Order: sequence, then C-alpha cells, then structure tokens
Amino acid sequence: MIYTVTLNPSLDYIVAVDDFKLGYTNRTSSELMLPGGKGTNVSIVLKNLGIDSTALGFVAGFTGDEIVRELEETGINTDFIKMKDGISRINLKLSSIDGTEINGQGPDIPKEQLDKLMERLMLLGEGDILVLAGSIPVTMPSDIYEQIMKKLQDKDVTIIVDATKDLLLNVLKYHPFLIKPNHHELGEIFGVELSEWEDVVPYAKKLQEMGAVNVLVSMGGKGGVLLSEDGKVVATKATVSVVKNSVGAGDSSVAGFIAGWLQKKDFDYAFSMAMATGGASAASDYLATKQEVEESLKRVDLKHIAK
Ligand SMILES: Nc1ncnc2c1ncn2[C@@H]1O[C@H](COP(=O)(O)OP(=O)(O)OP(=O)(O)O)[C@@H](O)[C@H]1O
Ligand SMILES: O=P(O)(O)OC[C@@]1(O)O[C@H](CO)[C@@H](O)[C@@H]1O
Repeated sequence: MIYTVTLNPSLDYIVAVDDFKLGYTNRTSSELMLPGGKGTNVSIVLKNLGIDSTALGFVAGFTGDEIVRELEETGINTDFIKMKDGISRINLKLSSIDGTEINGQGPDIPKEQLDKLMERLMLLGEGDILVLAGSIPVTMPSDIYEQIMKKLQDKDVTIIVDATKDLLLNVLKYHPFLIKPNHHELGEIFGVELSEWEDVVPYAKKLQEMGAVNVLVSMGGKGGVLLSEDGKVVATKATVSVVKNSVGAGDSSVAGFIAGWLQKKDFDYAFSMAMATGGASAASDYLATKQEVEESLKRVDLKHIAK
C-alpha cells in the first residue's frame, strides 16, 4: 500500500488577479478552492493515474473537515488525525503571477497526537511505500521526518521525501529511495544558484553521496534531472510550454515517478512519467488527469548525460 503523510495540509485558494497592485484593493478574475499540501497532492495524482493510496497527517477545524471531505469525494482513503483546536491552513496562490503564494503556519500539534501518528506509521511493513512531503507546522519538532525514518529503518518500507533544507538533509543517512528537491532548493542547501542541468548534477551527486538512493531535481520550465542508483544521469526538457497553474507540479512529479516505477521498475521510465506528470499538471488548471499525462509522456525527450 502507498501512504502519503502531510503534516500540514491546506486548502489552496488559487486566484488570478489581472494587473495586481500592491497597496490597492485587487479583485480576482478567477478563483478555485482545492485541497492542498504536498502529500495530499501526491495522493490525488496517484488516484488520477488509477493508483490507490491512503492520506495521513493532521487536520483541524472546518478547513480540515473540508480537506478530508474533498479527498474522500475523490475516492482517496484518508486516515487523518483530527485535532480539537486550531484550523488547518488556507494557502493563497496567485496563479496570474506564477510562483507567488502565501502559505500559512498551520495549527499546533500536541505531542500525544504526534505519538498517535507514529503508532499508525509503525504498522507499515515490507512492500509499503511512504511519501513524506511538505513543510511541518511551526510547533512540531524539526527532526520529525528523521524520527519517522529512524523508527522505520528495519521495516523495509520504501520512503520518498520531498522536503527542504535540514528537514531533507537530516534524513539522508536513512537512505530514502527518492528525494525530489527543485533546483532552487538544491542551490539553497549549498549556497549556490543553479539554473542548467549540468550545474545541478554535482550537487545532486553530493546528496546521493550523503545517502539518498535516487535524486530527482525538478527544474520548473527547464524540466529536470535524475541521478539514479545505477549510476546513470538522465535529463529532459519540460514537456509543456504553456503553464496554467504550476501549484502541485512537483508533487505530480513524485506521483508520476511512483506510478512509473511500480509499472516497470525502470528508472528511465519512472523519470519520464515524473516529468510527464509534472508538465501535465503545470499545463492544466488543476492536477493532471491520466489522459493529460499520456499526452505529455509523448513529449518526453530523454538525454543521458555524464556525471
Ligand atoms: N513553468 C513550467 N513549464 C513547463 N513545465 C513545468 C513548469 N513548472 C513545472 N513544470 C513541470 O513540473 C515539474 C515539477 O515542477 P517544479 O520543478 O516547479 O516543482 P516544485 O518546485 O516542487 O513545484 P511545487 O512545489 O509547486 O509542487 C518540472 O520538472 C516540469 O516537468
Ligand atoms: O508549505 P509547504 O508544505 O511547503 O507547501 C504547501 C503547498 O504549497 O504545497 C503544495 C504544492 O506543492 C500546495 O498544495 C500547498 O499549498
């Protein structure tokens, strides 16, 4: 079974504002309210690709209820821990200024609720896939992903981590099967600016040397690069040129990689699916459908490059 963990899920309020002006009352020309959070997006895209998963994490308040309701309506199994206090966050995305967003902090997670999640995760075992994705509520211990991986290290669970900075670096010693920083996040870790495939490779290699089994660096409009455990490096340009809403494109890449890997156990194919799915989501109003992914897959053009 596949499990996604979103410690800090959200409702994403995605609005277009023509001619946005700071300091003025701006009005939207379109708006969407959708369940969000990196792990939940992975679950949604997996479902679109015909793959079941269970979404785990914490929710609170009316926003939390709505997140769960929408996920279940999509046919996703949910097993969130509902907290008595606080509300799940609402993240504001300005789709008309790509990449501009305001993400909330999220509710407090009391220790006993965290213990409940840990107990739930301890039931995972051989053959299960666990996706740990996204930021964590501010009051939660900053080594939480590390704690989870440490506890699961002898259970033969395939773990994928999509996180930034220390949250990511601290798990590498537990050998996550896949990590997916984007090129900005990779550059931030090493204090450099990365913009081309060739720039990315040496730094992705460092993360592999620190313990990551496979490193997928997504690069927005420039596609992405995969360093796989068999020592190969493969890259592709983006599969789409017109972007409608890139929120969740990275999560879609993670879902596409899992789908491709489960289907063929082949890194080139898993990477192709990752890039096709990310591109298809970026080019659509919401997250990619199976048909959009199949179309996008035709435009993947793999290049094997030297390490
Ligand atoms: N502007 C774009 N043009 C074309 N393809 C894109 C664009 N943005 C994203 N993609 C596709 O989606 C993939 C993942 O996007 P990106 O690198 O932006 O991930 P991310 O930063 O983790 O995104 P997010 O946090 O919004 O989920 C890219 O590798 C690319 O295939
Ligand atoms: O604040 P985090 O956890 O880093 O990111 C949360 C988020 O921006 O990520 C998803 C897109 O990847 C959105 O659905 C959601 O709002």
